[in-house]
Amino acid sequence: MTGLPKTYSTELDLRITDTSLRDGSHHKRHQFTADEVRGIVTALDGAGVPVIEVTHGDGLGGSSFNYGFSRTPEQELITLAAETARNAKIAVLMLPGVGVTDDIVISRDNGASVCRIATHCTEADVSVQHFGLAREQGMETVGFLMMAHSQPPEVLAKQARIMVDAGCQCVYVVDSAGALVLEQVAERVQALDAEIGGDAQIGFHGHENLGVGVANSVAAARAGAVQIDGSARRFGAGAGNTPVEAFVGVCDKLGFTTGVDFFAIADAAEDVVRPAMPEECLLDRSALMMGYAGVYSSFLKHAANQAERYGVSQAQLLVRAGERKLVGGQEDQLIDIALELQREQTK
Ligand SMILES: CC[C@H](O)CC(=O)C(=O)O
Ligand SMILES: [Mn+2]
Repeated sequence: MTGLPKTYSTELDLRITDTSLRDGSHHKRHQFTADEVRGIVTALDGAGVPVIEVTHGDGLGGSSFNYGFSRTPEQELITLAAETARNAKIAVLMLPGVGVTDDIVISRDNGASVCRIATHCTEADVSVQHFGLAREQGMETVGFLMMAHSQPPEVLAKQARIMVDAGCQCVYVVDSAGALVLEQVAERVQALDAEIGGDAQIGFHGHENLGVGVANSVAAARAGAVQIDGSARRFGAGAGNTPVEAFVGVCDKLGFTTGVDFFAIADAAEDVVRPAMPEECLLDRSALMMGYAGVYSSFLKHAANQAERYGVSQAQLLVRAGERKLVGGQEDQLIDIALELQREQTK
């Protein structure tokens, strides 16, 4: 730790999961190399990050025409990450239907010990067999309720209960669109706490599309979340994730213990993670539209492709995706919207 004075004291200890090597895969269009993964895992692990997620951006099995092919097979990267990390656990993410149950077993065999199962936040029932299997395999389990802005706290709480009853040990409020703001995060975490607290932990995964990832993560922690995601240098979909190095600095000042060294994570973000990024994750007009209209952050690059292909505005395309309330898996509807915008332009 840094020895910096703590201005606020709390009982809470937070466990940080760095998602650069999974959520960042969207921004990198899934082109990670083995050397990049080795370097990033070494740096994050050396800084004391306790959990590092490594998977295709769309989860196990995501490498496809639909989502984009990985440059390096994800199981090679998972194996390499597990061999490289001295202390950190390696986590994998899977979306039932994108990946299959065998992918969980293979990941475990390759050294992953945390299995994170993600569903749209009204569809937790599709994760039941996956939690059961992951627990049978001796893995720690985490559930992701994605697009959590789109449902009220009580709906999320019921969905969290389904995951916990299936064997999930920590349910995350996942702000996939970066659309939640402060109290909206706290209300959701509190609702989960009322439903599953005592049986499971609660986590928060933020995106920076409205620039409040760190503040939202603090709100989540204050409301009772004990697992928090972030990505070094914000390396993630949309405007990126909660910047883990800034969050660690804020935690030091607020007195939340994370076990991550602020100076080492600042160096890792700047010297190791940034060089692996194609460009900074920008809080630009398109990212803002995603946060404002509530669009899945991983749609950003797909929207960029379709906007370019059909000569329409990426920002408008994203706003309409929000109006249609698209969920993950409906990326092809971006083509439909692009054609709609094109027709309107030529009238
Ligand atoms: C495609 C999976 C998605 O990126 C998971 C996630 O990180 C989120 O919903 O924010
Ligand atoms: Mn995300």
